[in-house]
Amino acid sequence: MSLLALLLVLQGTLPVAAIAISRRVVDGLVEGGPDPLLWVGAWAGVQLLGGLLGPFDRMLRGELADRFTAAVNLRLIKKSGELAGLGVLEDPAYHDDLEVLRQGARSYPLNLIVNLVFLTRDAVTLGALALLLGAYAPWMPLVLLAAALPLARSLVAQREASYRAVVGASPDARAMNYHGRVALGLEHAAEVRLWNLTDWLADRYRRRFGRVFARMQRVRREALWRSLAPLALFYLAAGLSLGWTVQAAAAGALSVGVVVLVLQGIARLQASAQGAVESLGYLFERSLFFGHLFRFLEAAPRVRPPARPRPVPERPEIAFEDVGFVYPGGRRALEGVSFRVPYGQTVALVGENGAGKTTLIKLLLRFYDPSEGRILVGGVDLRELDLAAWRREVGAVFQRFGRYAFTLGENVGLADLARLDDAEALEAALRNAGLGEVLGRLPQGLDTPLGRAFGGRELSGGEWQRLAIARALFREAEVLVLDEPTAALDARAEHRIFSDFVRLARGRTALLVTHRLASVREADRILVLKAGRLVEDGTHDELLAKSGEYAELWRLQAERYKDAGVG
Ligand SMILES: Nc1ncnc2c1ncn2[C@@H]1O[C@H](COP(=O)(O)OP(=O)(O)OP(=O)(O)O)[C@@H](O)[C@H]1O
Repeated sequence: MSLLALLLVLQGTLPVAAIAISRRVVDGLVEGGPDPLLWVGAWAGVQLLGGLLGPFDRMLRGELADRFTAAVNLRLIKKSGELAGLGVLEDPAYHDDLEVLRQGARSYPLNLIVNLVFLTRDAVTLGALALLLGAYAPWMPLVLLAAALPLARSLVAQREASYRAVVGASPDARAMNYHGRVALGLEHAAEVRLWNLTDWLADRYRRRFGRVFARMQRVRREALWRSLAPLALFYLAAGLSLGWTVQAAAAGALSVGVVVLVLQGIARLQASAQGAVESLGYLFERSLFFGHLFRFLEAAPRVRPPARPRPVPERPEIAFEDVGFVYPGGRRALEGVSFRVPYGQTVALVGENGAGKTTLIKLLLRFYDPSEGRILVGGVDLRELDLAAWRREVGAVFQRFGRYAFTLGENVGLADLARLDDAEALEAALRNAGLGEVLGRLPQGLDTPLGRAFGGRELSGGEWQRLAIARALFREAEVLVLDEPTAALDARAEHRIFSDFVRLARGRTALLVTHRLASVREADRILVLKAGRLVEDGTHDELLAKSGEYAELWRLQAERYKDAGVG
């Protein structure tokens, strides 16, 4: 830092020294003082030194900016990790903010440093010039700098308007980028081709771009008009200063060298003042960005950690007491749900699409807090539990499970990072999830990179799903949660995995969400949800005997299997 400061002072004063020397060269020629060539040598030396400082300055600035950018990104990652719930993440405003901040993080910290450097350098030059010019006419630097003030004001106002425009255009900009990703990404490549979506996506991209562009264009044009009058004022002051100097020289009060000095000095002052004002404008814009960033980093999470977290009771019973939930958007997903699951039970959750099964799981993991009622774990309200400790007790496969472009071993070991290198345990989890054969087939075993993102091995849909199951099993947790763990598996694999599960889950609590009722029979107990309410609760045989919702679902599936000649 101190090296950079020294560089800035040198870079700020050297051009002024060159101007002062050029006066000596001219006066030496005109008035016949000491050998003007000596002064020319001094002038060249100063210019060379200034030129040599450039590469140093660029290197130091680059290093500083890299570190700063990484620091901002790491703060954003950390903040995202601190948001224990999903509510904020599912809020579009959060993504608008994040988009602005992430885009900004790539360039703003770097620009902040560049602008600070330029501003400091220009300020040093301006100070030195003011002293130099002030020696001949004290009023001159004052008039010139005062004339630069309206220019500074208009530039700062422009920067503010342009930043507000960027933030305001964020939803459209995000939608624009989304269309770009759909058109170009691997995830949607097959459907984009089959449905012939390229032109349609491009058109929607273009329309959103048009809106974003129009907003920015308005701001840029306004900025252009507003800067004309301040610019004219500044040049008027420069013209007056030079006119006065030429007249004083004509009257013999100043030497020709001083005229050259003032001429160069004004040109330099104008460049430095304009540079300083531009930097100031940008710095103001950056400060808005950082204000935005800090507000974002300080925003309170919706799922708040308890003031005095309570430890997780061992082998806890799970109880829902009159639990209701409305999503932040206003959609009610659960209402008056009550049930108890003693420790060690295997419970299946069934119900039609949208009945609220996944929502119930999200509440159990405290990704959201219930809108009404409470969830008890071993008799303690979930909101009072040490959340990290509770989540450590749960192994889960989500409907939207992750396919990580890491190695096979890492894909499993993520669930318990402390045992990431425990090859034996990783292999056991893979075998339990039915991936023993895949493990044997992959060339580097556990160290085989997976996923296409970095050129790793690709797995089939069912294999990825088993990998998610292996991950959940690897965490030796007291509670296993499986949300549609077998949707991508064939019937035989599904049956085997389910039986294995029930076996592996013995001695711990398991909650299974599935639409395949044939597998559900193996559960100790079945909860049936319908439109957010718990409508039935019992064993397979009890619920069949009831001839209610479950019996109806069962009959429909049995018919389908019969029609298909299965079962
Ligand atoms: N993040 C969300 N924001 C708003 N509403 C949501 C959200 N997630 C789900 N919902 C709504 O809540 C209701 C319950 O959804 P949930 O995912 O719990 O159903 P499900 O029983 O798991 O369905 P499926 O069998 O299709 O997976 C649905 O009507 C759904 O539209």
